Amino acid sequence: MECSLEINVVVLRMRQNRVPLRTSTVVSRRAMQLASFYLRSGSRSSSCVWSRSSSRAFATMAPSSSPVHLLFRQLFEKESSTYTYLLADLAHPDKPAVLVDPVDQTVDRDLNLVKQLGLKLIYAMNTHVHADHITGTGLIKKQMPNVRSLISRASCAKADIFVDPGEKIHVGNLLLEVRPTPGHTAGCVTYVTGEGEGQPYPRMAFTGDALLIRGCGRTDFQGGDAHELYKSVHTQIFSLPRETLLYPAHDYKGQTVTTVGEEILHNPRLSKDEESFNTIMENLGLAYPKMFDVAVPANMVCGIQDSHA
Ligand SMILES: N[C@@H](CCC(=O)N[C@@H](CSS)C(=O)NCC(=O)O)C(=O)O
Repeated sequence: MECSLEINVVVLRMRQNRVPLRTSTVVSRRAMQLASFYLRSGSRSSSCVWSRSSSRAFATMAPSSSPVHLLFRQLFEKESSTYTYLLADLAHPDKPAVLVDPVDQTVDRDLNLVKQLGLKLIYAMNTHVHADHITGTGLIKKQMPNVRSLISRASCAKADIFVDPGEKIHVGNLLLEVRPTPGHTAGCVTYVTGEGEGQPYPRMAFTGDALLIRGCGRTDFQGGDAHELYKSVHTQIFSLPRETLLYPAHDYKGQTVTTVGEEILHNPRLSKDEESFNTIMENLGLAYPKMFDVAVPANMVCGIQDSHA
């Protein structure tokens, strides 16, 4: 049985920066965990209702303090060589899930998977306004009206939820931190899984087109800026632990994943100094994406050009 008095004592001692004396029993370790959770989460966690006097509080705290049981799928759309990512927390009773960078062509496949796995899709989210394909967000919302679209405020696109740098998106107990990574487009963000106890290890970063495996997003349209991209990747992505897994929105060579450590050493563009990087970016000579004129206006309204974005 968990003892609320003991947890309160531990909270108090932690607040005073004093390590609890008794940590040898199971009850005490649990008290330590719950106390740490309480102190970490403060009043920000909507699913945590802390009551000092009632042991019922533990029933409401338990789901929030349990470690994430991550379900992760990397899904591919071959016309635009786009990766869509499905993430869910299976430890949470609702099995909440998100799709990152869904593509209109593969919405049926992705939603079937969500249904088969018994997940509750809560967000259809984008790393940026894509220029080479139409996002699946609008179609997903048509089929599942409770799903909410999410994109960065800086993208200036339409969506239900706008996120800002430093915000944390909660998917059950899985956290996705929003890191600003402009440069490919002005509103690009990278979503990074949470740090520390209960969160997946190694951390995972969904880099959109800011960082591609041994490459990076082009910087010649949509507010693109090579100086900014260099700064974004170096400060927001290369500053993550070296073992962090990096998952881009595209790959054109059949690669699936990389790490911060690998890219710092081997990225042929971003491992160079900034001046060399700018020269490389000015001379990429890439053709405009075939879908550009259709995709950008559609994606500014999250994939459907009406009021249901
Ligand atoms: N050929 C494709 C577009 C290829 C392309 O331009 N990819 C973009 C990301 S999608 S806007 C990019 O940044 N590429 C960087 C690179 O080095 O390849 C099409 O016509 O759709």
